[in-house]
Amino acid sequence: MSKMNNSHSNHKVSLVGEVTIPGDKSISHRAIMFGSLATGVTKVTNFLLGEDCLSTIDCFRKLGVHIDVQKDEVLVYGNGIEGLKESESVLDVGNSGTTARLLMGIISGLPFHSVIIGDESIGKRPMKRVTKPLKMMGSQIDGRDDATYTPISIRGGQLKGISYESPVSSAQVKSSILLAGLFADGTTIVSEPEKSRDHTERMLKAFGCELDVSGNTVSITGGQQLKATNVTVPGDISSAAFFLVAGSIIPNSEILLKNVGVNPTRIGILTVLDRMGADITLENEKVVNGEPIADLRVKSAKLKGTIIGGEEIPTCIDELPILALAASQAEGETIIKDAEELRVKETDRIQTVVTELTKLGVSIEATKDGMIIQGSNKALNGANVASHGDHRMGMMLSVASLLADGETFIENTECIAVSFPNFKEQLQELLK
Ligand SMILES: O=C(O)C1=C[C@@H](OP(=O)(O)O)[C@@H](O)[C@H](O)C1
Ligand SMILES: C=C(OP(=O)(O)O)C(=O)O
Repeated sequence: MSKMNNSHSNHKVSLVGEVTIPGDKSISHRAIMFGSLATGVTKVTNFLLGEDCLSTIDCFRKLGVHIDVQKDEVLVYGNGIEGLKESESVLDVGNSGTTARLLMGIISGLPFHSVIIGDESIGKRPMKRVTKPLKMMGSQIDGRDDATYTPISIRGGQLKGISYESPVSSAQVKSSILLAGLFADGTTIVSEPEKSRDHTERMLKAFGCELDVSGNTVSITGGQQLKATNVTVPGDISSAAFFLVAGSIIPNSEILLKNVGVNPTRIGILTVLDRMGADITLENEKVVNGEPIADLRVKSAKLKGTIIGGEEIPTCIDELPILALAASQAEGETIIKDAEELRVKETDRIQTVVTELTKLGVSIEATKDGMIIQGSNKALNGANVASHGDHRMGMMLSVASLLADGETFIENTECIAVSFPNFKEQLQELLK
């Protein structure tokens, strides 16, 4: 039980200071994966030393790649695709859906047998969204419920390119198929209903690959070699989101977030908060390794409700839990729709967000594909709440506890280490 004890009975806390946001989880995963496929030494700076990305390192070490984790950088000694060898043990992705799905694409192209397992949460998350197209390409895959759930076994080998229309807007699905396409004969084309994050497309180009991107469709031709490069990982905007919302809804606050990635496919949190009336400014904008970066300055502001849906959803899919908290403090109603993907994240985030915010006194109801939140200026009431082992729930509830009268106890905040190991310390340091 982790105690975020808000002893200020009328919660007169404010948040003031500067936060160093840890490296982007999506980009950190890809730097290890692509460096493992490349020829030469890839140097990764500002790598996210969170549990999910450490799972990726562990899996590729088991596949024979030498990876050296130093204090300020990670070195990946790639020997090209031929450098990957059959693992003597199962590949454990821990809590990481990104590791699981992108790894399946890569090992589908490798001429040996692999078994992928994960934690209890991963064991409930749908993998058929990648195993189905990968089998269409020629990968021999089996697993629970017809390769829907882990443990999943894959014997990779001769793949042929396919043209695939994904039924979901998912960068994990898109990336898995494109990565298998690297090994396939011919060209592989992937399209999706709405554009999802494009870190794979950007980074494969940085590793010397050619891709064709046209709207929501990406194509790649097999047989290309990756060349090692240096990757500087920007701060993770999905982690910054907790401070963007906290700085907006907690009175008399001002927080500066340094070197945060502001990739256009990831900035839904900024466009939504701006629409709600937040006071957020971008400073020192630049582009590093093909990824836009900026300092973000957030100040307290009175928010108003909004509607979040359609093509905006993939650009803020991981930020919807903390946006639900923001909505609880806004004036008027907020509707989140077209977000059924929330039901297959680390938890069913529609159910867990509604359950836990209701305990804190928020007027919120679940819908099939989202939620409806009635904003209020009434303080939240302290309660015993739970993260359900979901890192983004743990961080959202930690911010919520600062707004609640009385004490709030959060069951299991250890899971926050999946993406933001020093989150609690960073939040506590801002408390004034
Ligand atoms: O590609 C990635 O790195 C990710 C994509 C998203 O999942 P989907 O693309 O499956 O929605 C996101 O939820 C996840 O945190 C990371
Ligand atoms: C869903 C997430 O990650 P993953 O799918 O990699 O587990 C997340 O970080 O919120």
